[in-house]
Amino acid sequence: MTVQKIPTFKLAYTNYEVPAIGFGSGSKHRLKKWENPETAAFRVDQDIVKVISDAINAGFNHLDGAETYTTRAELAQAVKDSCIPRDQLFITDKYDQGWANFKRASTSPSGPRESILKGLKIFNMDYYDLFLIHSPFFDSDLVDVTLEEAWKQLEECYEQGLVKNIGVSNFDVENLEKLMKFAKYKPQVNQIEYHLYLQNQTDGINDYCRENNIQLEAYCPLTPVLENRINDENHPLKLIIEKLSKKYNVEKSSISLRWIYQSGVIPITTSANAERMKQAFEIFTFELTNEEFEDLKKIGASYKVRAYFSELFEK
Ligand SMILES: NC(=O)C1=CN([C@@H]2O[C@H](COP(=O)(O)OP(=O)(O)OC[C@H]3O[C@@H](n4cnc5c(N)ncnc54)[C@H](OP(=O)(O)O)[C@@H]3O)[C@@H](O)[C@H]2O)C=CC1
Ligand SMILES: O=C1Nc2ccccc2C1=O
Repeated sequence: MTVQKIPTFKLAYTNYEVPAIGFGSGSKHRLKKWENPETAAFRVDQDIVKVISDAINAGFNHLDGAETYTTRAELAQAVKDSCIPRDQLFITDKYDQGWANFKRASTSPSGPRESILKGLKIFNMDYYDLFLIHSPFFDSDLVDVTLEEAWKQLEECYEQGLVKNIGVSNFDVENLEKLMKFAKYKPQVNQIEYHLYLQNQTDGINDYCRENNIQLEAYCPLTPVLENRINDENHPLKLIIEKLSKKYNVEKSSISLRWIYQSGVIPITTSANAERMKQAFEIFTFELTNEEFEDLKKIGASYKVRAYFSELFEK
């Protein structure tokens, strides 16, 4: 399988091209760093550097990071080791505004400007391709800025060229509407949990983002094929995913990723396994028919799995 060029999605206001699949340095890699919280912020984990280097060697040119993952140094090291020119990589980072769900204070309490300047220094680079506010949940016990102040700082960094695109993550319609009232620049991206078993992270979010030209990115894209996320071996998509993976001679994971890509959303996936990293690119070698796409959508909608922010979104 050879993918000559990774397809891209174009962002509406800046016309910037985003590679249509991204590699995440959070989730399992964050957990690995957080096994030892005292040292997480300054210890460089060479196993994680190797994982990210493997991902870059496999062909990933879109890398997803976040201040809260404490894996910036590992990402930076892998990017440096790759010797790939800066303009051939798409690097995303996110503002850590503290975590309301587990009461963890912000690591850049004065706002995204502090976070961006610290991050760019670690990466030894001049700009991020995309910088996101990690979630809409701002808590004055954990951070010194409000969402409005944080967005304004992000807009200033955008005007200064420190970030080429700005966006949000885990925003529902209500929070986006709130943001739109004071935003000088609209968010370009909303990164949310999205897959066949969670087709709307929150009510109406996909339609709202499409209508407002906000590109969606999908985290947890492999949920429908991960036994550790679905506690039911007879879940409704199991058979159709198996059938389609045989038909197209691809991994079951590729059916899950392809459906997301075909729905116009950018999957952000991850792995610590170099073979699986390469396999992810097979999503650009086949196309689901309209009927297959719609069947997956319909069957997927009959079942719900949410891995993140349940306590905040399922009130
Ligand atoms: N904005 C936000 O709030 C959030 C953002 N994210 C971002 O999204 C990224 C991806 O999230 P995540 O949920 O981990 O993504 P995925 O849904 O891609 O799940 C990754 C898991 O799937 C396994 N896996 C990978 N390929 C395969 C395969 N072919 N078959 C079976 N299992 C496979 C991996 O294990 P193995 O290593 O064994 O391959 C890994 O444990 C994060 O790293 C982070 O960057 C994540 C959560 C929240
Ligand atoms: O990868 C992630 N793991 C997380 C855990 C809690 C909140 C956000 C995230 C991520 O973005």
